[in-house]
Amino acid sequence: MDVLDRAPVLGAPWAPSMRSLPDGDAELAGVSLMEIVRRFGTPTYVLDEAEVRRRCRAYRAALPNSDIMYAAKAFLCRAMASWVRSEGLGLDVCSGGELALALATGFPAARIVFHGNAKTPRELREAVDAGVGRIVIDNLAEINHLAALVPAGRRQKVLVRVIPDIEAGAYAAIRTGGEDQKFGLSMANGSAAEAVHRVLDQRGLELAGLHCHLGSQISEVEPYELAARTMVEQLARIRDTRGVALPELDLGGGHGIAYLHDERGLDLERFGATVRATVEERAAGLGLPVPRLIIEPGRAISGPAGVSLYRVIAIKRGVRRTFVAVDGGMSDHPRTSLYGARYATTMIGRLSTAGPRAVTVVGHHCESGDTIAEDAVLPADIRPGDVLAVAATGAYHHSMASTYNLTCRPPVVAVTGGQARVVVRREDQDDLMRRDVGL
Ligand SMILES: Cc1ncc(COP(=O)(O)O)c(C=O)c1O
Ligand SMILES: N[C@@H](CCCC[NH3+])C(=O)O
Repeated sequence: MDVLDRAPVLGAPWAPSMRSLPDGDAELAGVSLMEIVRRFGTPTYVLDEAEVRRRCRAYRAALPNSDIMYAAKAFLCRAMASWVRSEGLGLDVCSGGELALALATGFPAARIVFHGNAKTPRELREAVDAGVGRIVIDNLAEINHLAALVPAGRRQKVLVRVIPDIEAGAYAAIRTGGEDQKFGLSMANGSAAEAVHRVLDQRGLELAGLHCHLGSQISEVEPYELAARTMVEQLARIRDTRGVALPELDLGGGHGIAYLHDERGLDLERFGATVRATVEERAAGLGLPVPRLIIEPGRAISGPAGVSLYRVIAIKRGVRRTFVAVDGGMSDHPRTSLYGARYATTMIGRLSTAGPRAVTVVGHHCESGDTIAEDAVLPADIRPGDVLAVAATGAYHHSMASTYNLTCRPPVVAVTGGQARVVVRREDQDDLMRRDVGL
C-alpha cells in the first residue's frame, strides 16, 4: 500500500487552508503543524488569521447594509479584536473584561454592543463612560439604574432583549430563545412590553430597537426566518402602542458550524437572503420602515479557523474501549464534557500503515468525564509521543479554558501566509501562583 494513502484525510470541518503533507505532517495557512509543536509545544491552539478575515468578509457580503458584531465570548484577544475591526465588524461584549480588552486595543466604542443578563453597576458605568454604541436591556431593574448613569445632555442607545419563544440550538444548555430561561424579557407575561415602555419614558435612554438571540450552534435558517417575522411584528406593536418606529433589529448570533465530516454549518448566503427578505416583506406588510439589521456571529467567525494540537501521553486498553490520553483535556477543551459535543481528530507527524481503530481521546484531568473525542478513529498503532490535531476549536475553547488542576492554559498561535506568531502566550506556573497571596 502506498504510504501516502495514510496521510490524514482533511477537508471540512478542518479549515480550508489545512493540507496534508507527504511525510504525515499537515499545514495550516502554509505553516507546518509539527513545526508549531516543535516551536511552541503542546497543547496549543492554532488560528488561521486569513480564515477569520475571510469569514468576516463573507458576513459583510451576505448582509449588506447591516451591522455585523463579532461575539467576543467565542474568542477574544488583542489580535482578534484588531482583525475584526479592520474587516469592518463591530463587537458584541458581555462583560467588563471583554469591554476593557476591546477598549485597550482602541476598538471604537460606538461599534460595541454590551450584553448581559445581570450586568453589575460597575459594568453599566464602564459601558456608559466608554460610550458604547448600544447597551442591551436584559432585565427591568437595570433600566432606571442605567438611566441614572447617563450624564445630562447625553442619550444612551439601548436595545431591549426579547424572548421570541423559539426553541433552537444544539444542546439544551445553549438554547436561549424559549420561555422560562434567564435571558431576555418575556412577551408572554408582559415584561418585554413593560421594558419598552419604561425605556421610552427615560430621557437619558434612546430605544434604538429590539434584540433576540435564539441559542447557539443552529444550522437551519428556518428558526431565524421565524424570529425575523416575530420581531418585526413586535416592532409594529410598539409603533401601534407608542407611535414610534424603532430603526434597528438585532437578531443575535448562534450560527452553526461543522464539527464533524458529515455536518454542515448554517448556509450563510441563504441565511442572509432569507432574513433580509423576511424583514423587508413583513415590514412592508405592516407599513413599517425596514429596520437596520444587526447580527452577532461568534462561533461562525472564529470556530472553523482553529485547530488544537496535543501530544499523546498514554494508551490504555479498557475492557470495551481504548483510551488515548493527551496532555490537555477539559481545561482547554471544555465542550465535550459540558455538552457532549463531538469533534474530528487526526494524528499528524508520521505516516502509518496500520488500520483504523475506534478510540476515546481523553485528557489528563482528575475527572472521568474529561473527554476530548468519544468516538475518534485513529491509526491502530497510535502511541505515546504522537501528535493529535482536533478540528474547529477556534471558538469557545480558549475563551472557556480554565486552570483546573492548576494546569496552565495553552497559547494561541496565529498563522498566516506561511508565518506563525504567538498572539496569546502560554500561561506558566508563575501566572498561576501570582494571585495566591499566601498565608
Ligand atoms: C447575545 C448573544 N449574541 C451572540 C452570541 C454568539 O453566539 P454564537 O457564537 O453561537 O454565534 C451569543 C452566544 O450564544 C449570545 O448570547
Ligand atoms: N459556550 C457555548 C455557546 C454559548 C454561547 C453564548 N451564549 C458553546 O460552546 O457552544
